Amino acid sequence: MLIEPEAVAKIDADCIRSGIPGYALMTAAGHAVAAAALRHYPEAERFVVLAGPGNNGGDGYVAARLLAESGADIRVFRLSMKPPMTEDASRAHAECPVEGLPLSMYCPRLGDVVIDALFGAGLARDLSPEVSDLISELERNRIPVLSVDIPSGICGRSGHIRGAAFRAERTVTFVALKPGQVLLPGREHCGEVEIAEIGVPRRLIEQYRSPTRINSPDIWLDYASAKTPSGHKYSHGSLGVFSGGATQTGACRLAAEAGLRAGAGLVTIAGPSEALAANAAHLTAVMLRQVDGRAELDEWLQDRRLGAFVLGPGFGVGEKARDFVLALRDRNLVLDADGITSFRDDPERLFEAFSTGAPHLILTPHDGEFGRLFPDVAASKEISKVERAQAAARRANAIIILKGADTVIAGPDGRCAINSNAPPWLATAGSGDVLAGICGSLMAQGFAAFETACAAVWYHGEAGNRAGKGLTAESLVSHIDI
Ligand SMILES: NC(=O)C1=CN([C@@H]2O[C@H](COP(=O)(O)OP(=O)(O)OC[C@H]3O[C@@H](n4cnc5c(N)ncnc54)[C@H](OP(=O)(O)O)[C@@H]3O)[C@@H](O)[C@H]2O)[C@@H](O)CC1
Ligand SMILES: Nc1ncnc2c1ncn2[C@@H]1O[C@H](COP(=O)(O)OP(=O)(O)O)[C@@H](O)[C@H]1O
Ligand SMILES: [K+]
Repeated sequence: MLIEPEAVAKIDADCIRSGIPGYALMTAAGHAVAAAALRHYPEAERFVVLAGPGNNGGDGYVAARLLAESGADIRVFRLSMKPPMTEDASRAHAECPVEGLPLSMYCPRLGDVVIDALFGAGLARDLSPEVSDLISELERNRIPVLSVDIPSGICGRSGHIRGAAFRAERTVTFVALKPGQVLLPGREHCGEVEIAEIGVPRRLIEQYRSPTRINSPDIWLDYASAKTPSGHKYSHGSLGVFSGGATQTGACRLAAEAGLRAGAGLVTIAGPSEALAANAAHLTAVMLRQVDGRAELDEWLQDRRLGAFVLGPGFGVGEKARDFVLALRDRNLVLDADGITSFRDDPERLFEAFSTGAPHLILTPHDGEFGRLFPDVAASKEISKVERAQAAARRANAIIILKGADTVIAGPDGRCAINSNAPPWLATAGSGDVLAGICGSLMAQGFAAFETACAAVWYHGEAGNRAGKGLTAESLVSHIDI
């Protein structure tokens, strides 16, 4: 579960209304930080708390007090020597027996462990040059950092860096993860994340859960047992994959093999006559059909058992792609690669074609392809990857799989999931074709479009993990297990 940074203050206010004082939460937060510091850094020569002006600093003062009471060598450096900005942080400061010195007086030395309590997830503007310089110095000296709630400098909503950001070895966060801890680059700055229970009632957390979720199987739970023992190959879904010309057939085969492996009962590659020989030489279970132009396509589409189509991998960019896509407007379609690029000059034509009915188009762009269909959304630097995918999904009435190391899946109804199980070695030629094939397969098996996209991205990541380092797109296919 995720919560948005704005929800934190609301949760605090609701806690106070139900008789749980804010200072009790702060004390529990400080306890969790001090305990993590002692548990993970028994070799620390001194702990150095960097305290900011708000409640994040307040947590830092509580942790400093507890570490002092445990006998550790502890220093406190303050961003501002003015009184803290909140009542709870003022109290934590007053109860801290360690005198706080100005941040400018801190000279990092070997053996230090820094506790970063400067800012929380709601950071609203860039860090000052003083803090940026200190971050660089800590990195130069390889001083380990334990961040309180989130590494200061990371925006909890977007995961963007505000000027500079601490690179923590560990982060102790409270209540639940924030999107900026799962999205990049925020995720990489958090290090190991521990979620500390600080006494906020579960019902309150549920009430403020974000519509954005971490991608996981509970999203497609209802579809988990789609196959019945009495089913036959057609009831297990029939998928159509379009092939490009004679010299570009590999990509469609990767998608088709992945579709079969992901459970479709039958998969057919439809391609031009010039590509039949190349495809036939490499296929066994996947079937082949000649589809040169629109007339043959229309004839093939008479087969209503074809539950979904994949168009794009190796297809070629141009009018033929646009024409085929428009012919598929009332069918379940995964549009990838060249299929997406074909609409770069007139994306509205695509959106218009799929504008009615339940979403049945899945678009699988990487950042470059995304910019071709949604140039204005891509150019908007302030909004998060989640917000970019959501805006695109609404405009296209499609499910957007915005790919990358932190793939985001969004639907036109605002539902959204951030994927986090993909290993870096998934970034290899043809891996996207495999993902498109899994998507098509699940849609053909009857999954709804949003659930299809979430499941496909997750199973793709799992296959990548099973295949291990050295994976190729072919070995990835053989590790799909749904
Ligand atoms: N339920 C929970 O999860 C609990 C959470 N808790 C803790 O509370 C933390 C959130 O506390 P918070 O809201 O006070 O935010 P925090 O970042 O400490 O201070 C923000 C203030 O700093 C200022 N400021 C902002 N940006 C700035 C900049 N670049 N440079 C300079 N100043 C800047 C800005 O003031 P401004 O100057 O804009 O008026 C703003 O008012 C959370 O991270 C967690 O640790 C626990 O205590 C218990 C329960
Ligand atoms: N650093 C990374 N870590 C994990 N997964 C990644 C990373 N970079 C890319 N991916 C994933 O690898 C796949 C690459 O797809 P794509 O960009 O279409 O490549 P191709 O066209 O070569 O198949 C996508 O599923 C993407 O999410
Ligand atoms: K922090």
